[in-house]
Amino acid sequence: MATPPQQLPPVIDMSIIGGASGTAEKKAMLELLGSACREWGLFQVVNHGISPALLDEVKRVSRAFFDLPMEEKLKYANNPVTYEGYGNRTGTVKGSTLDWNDYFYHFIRPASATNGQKNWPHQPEAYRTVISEYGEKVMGLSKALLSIFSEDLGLEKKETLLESLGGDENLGAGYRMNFYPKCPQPELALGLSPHTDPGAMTVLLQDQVSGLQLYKDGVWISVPPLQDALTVLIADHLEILSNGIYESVNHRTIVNSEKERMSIVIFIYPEGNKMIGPLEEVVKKRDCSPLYTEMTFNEYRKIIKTVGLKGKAIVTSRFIMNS
Ligand SMILES: O=C(O)CCC(=O)C(=O)O
Ligand SMILES: [Fe+2]
Repeated sequence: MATPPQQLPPVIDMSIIGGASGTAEKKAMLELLGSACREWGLFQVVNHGISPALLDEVKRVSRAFFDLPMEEKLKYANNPVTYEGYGNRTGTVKGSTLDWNDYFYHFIRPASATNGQKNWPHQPEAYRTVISEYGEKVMGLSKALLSIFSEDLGLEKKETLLESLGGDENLGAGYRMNFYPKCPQPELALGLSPHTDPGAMTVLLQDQVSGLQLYKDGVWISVPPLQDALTVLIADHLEILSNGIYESVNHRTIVNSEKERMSIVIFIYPEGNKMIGPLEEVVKKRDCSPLYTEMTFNEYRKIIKTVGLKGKAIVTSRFIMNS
């Protein structure tokens, strides 16, 4: 018996969503986006308004960092308190599987966290201008998505989600570039172990080598790289704010022996000290009880540190779920 073709996560065309209101085409696209958040926790976005030339530059300046000699890269060794800097998960022993991943992480927002971009790579020269410009564009896209999500969740004001995350001024963002070298025995390793992302959502730029997988209905499904598309992942704090109507996506990456792979990730975070829990409006409207405990994002990050990368373990843990 032939196996049925594997279903793929939805592709959202932002130019249709930004087009004339009231058209059947726009309505269908908004419905597809809502169902992507509920059923997949992940979708790809095309015609998002960020030029292919800028995406190429982002990949180029990010890749250039990993090509620096090791002694240069080690000058940026990861700070265990802020998590900023260059790090390496390759060889991190945790049970039987190794993570095969080099990364660089730094904040891009808010200004108070970036400290004048002190912890950003100094090379290549164009890094700061390119990543600042890209960061702003991704924030624009993310804010547009947050207002669409607010409407999809039936909230009265389309600003509600953004405000609940701390508002435009205080919304945070982290930039992570992942580099996965070729792996001689890929069956013994993963790029990144299964996990959900912290924050509201993640905007991911993949290169043309596949490796990202999401977990759905008991199977791992590959998210194919699409030229010039961005991949959006629903993260834990949208699951919490929506009281589980949206689900953060459990995902991992795999590696291969033929090609190295790179991905560029922007995590959209709530303001660190703001209490985040299920939105009262959602709970009331659906006449249900809040499923998640209220806590600040800073507290949440401490839990991540103790639990590590373990699928949906954090958002469904005794720390977070009301029982
Ligand atoms: O490399 C990828 O495609 C995903 C990376 C990821 O999940 C992460 O950095 O949190
Ligand atoms: Fe992730």
